[in-house]
Amino acid sequence: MDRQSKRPPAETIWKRCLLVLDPEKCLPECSKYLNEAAWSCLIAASAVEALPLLRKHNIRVAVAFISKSNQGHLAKDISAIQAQCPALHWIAVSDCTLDKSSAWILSANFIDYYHRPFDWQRFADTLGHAWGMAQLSPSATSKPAANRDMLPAIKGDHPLLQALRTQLHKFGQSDETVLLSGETGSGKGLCAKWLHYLSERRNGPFVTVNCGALPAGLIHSTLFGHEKGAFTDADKRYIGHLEQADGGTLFLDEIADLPLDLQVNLLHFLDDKQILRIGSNKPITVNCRLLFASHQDLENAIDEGRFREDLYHRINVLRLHVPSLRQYSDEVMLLAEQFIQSNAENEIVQSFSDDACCAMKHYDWPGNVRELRNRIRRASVMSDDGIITASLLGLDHVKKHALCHDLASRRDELDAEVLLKAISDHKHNISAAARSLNISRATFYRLLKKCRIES
Ligand SMILES: Nc1ncnc2c1ncn2[C@@H]1O[C@H](COP(=O)(O)OP(=O)(O)OP(=O)(O)O)[C@@H](O)[C@H]1O
Repeated sequence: MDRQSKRPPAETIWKRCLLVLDPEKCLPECSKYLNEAAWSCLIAASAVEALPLLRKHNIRVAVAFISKSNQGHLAKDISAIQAQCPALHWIAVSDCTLDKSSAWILSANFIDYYHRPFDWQRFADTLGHAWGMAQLSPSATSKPAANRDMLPAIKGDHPLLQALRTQLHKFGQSDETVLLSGETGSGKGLCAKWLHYLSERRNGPFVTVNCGALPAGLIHSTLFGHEKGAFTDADKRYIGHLEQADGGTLFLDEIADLPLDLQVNLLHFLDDKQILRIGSNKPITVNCRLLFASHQDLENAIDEGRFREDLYHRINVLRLHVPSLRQYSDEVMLLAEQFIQSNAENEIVQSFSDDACCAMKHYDWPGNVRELRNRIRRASVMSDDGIITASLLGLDHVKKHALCHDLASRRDELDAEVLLKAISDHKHNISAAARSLNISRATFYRLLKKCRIES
C-alpha cells in the first residue's frame, strides 16, 4: 500500500475542537473568528446535543453563552456535562448582568468570564491557554466512559488466562474494591479498565492516578481537591480525582507509593465515602468504586512500615493476580500477531520470521506485555521487507539459546529412538543391546536415565 497516499495533505491545518454551548444561537460569529485561530467549533444547544459530540471528538475546552433567560437551564446542562466530562475547561460568555445562581455556576465551573462585545484575539488567547491547561491536567487521561471497542481483548487458552477472564467477569459485577497484583507491564491497568467496563459503572468516568508519579507535595490536593485560596498557589478551585470519578471508577496505581498520612485519609474515605477538599470543612459525598494496583509486595511494605496494615486489609477484599507473560509464553504469538496487526495499519503487511517466533517463545519477558509490544513496534519501523526477525526484535541471543535447547532435545529424541530399537532387537537383554551399540552397560543405563526410559 502506498504509505504517502494516506497522509493528510501538507496544507491541512490541525484544529482543536471547541464545544460551544449556545442554547439561543447568540454566538453566530464564533466559528468565523475562531476558525482563523485554528479552532473547530462544535455547537450544541443543550447537554443532550453536547454529550454525543464530547464522546466523538477530543474536546478539552468549552464555551457557554449565558443570557438572562437561559441561566437556569444552562446550570443544569453544565452540571450534566460536568458529571460525564469533569476534565473539561469552561469559559463563560455573556452580555447581561448575571443573577446569583449564574454567579454560582461561574465560580464553580468556569476558569474565565468574558462580557460582550470583546476582543476576539484575546478571547482566542484565553482559549489557547485553557487548552494548554487541559493538556497538562492529569485528568486529561480520564474518559467520560470506557469504550469496549478500544480495549484489547485478553486472548489465549492458557488456564491462567482463562482464570483471569473468569475473575474479571465475576469481579466486574461486584462493586467491591479490587487489589490487582502482577509484574510491571503484565496488564494490571488493562484489567482495571475491563473491570470498569464490565461493571454497572461503565457509563461513568474511569480515572487513573499513578501514586508513584505524583510529587509528594501535590498528591493530597490531586486526590481530594482544594478550594480557591487554600494555599499559596491555589488560584482557583480544583476538583480532585476522587470527585472526578464520581459515578464511575478510580484506579489507584502503585498504591504502595501513597504517603502514610494520605493512607489514613483514604481509609476514612473507604469507610464513609466522603471527602474534604483542602481548605474546606464541608464533607462531600462521592460515589466511586476504587481499584488498586501495585507491583510491589504490599506485605513487605507493611513489614517495612511503609504501608498501613488496616488499609491493606480494607483494600484486599477481592484479589486479582495478572500472570507474567513468561507463564503463558506458548501463547506469545497470539499477542504478537495482535500487535503486528495494530502496527501495520496503513502499512505493508508484516510477518514474523521463524527465528523471531522461536526467540519470542523462549525469552523471559521481564517487562511482560509492554516489552513485547514495544519490541514489535520498534522492529516494525526498522523492517525494510515486512519480515520481523529475532535480530530486529533485539532477541538474537535468545534465538541462539533456544536453538541450543532445541538441538539438545532433538538429540535426546534420537538417542531414545536408538536405545529403544536396541532393547527391542535384543529382547530386553541390556548387555546385548549395549554391546550392539559399542557402549558399556553403565553408559547404556546412563543414557536410558537421561532419555527417561524405564529399562
Ligand atoms: N492481554 C493483553 N492483550 C493486549 N494488550 C495487553 C495485554 N496485557 C497488557 N497489554 C498492553 O500492554 C501495555 C502494558 O499494560 P498495563 O499498562 O496494563 O500494565 P501494568 O501491569 O499496569 O504495568 P505497570 O505496573 O508498569 O503500571 C498496555 O498497552 C496494555 O494495553
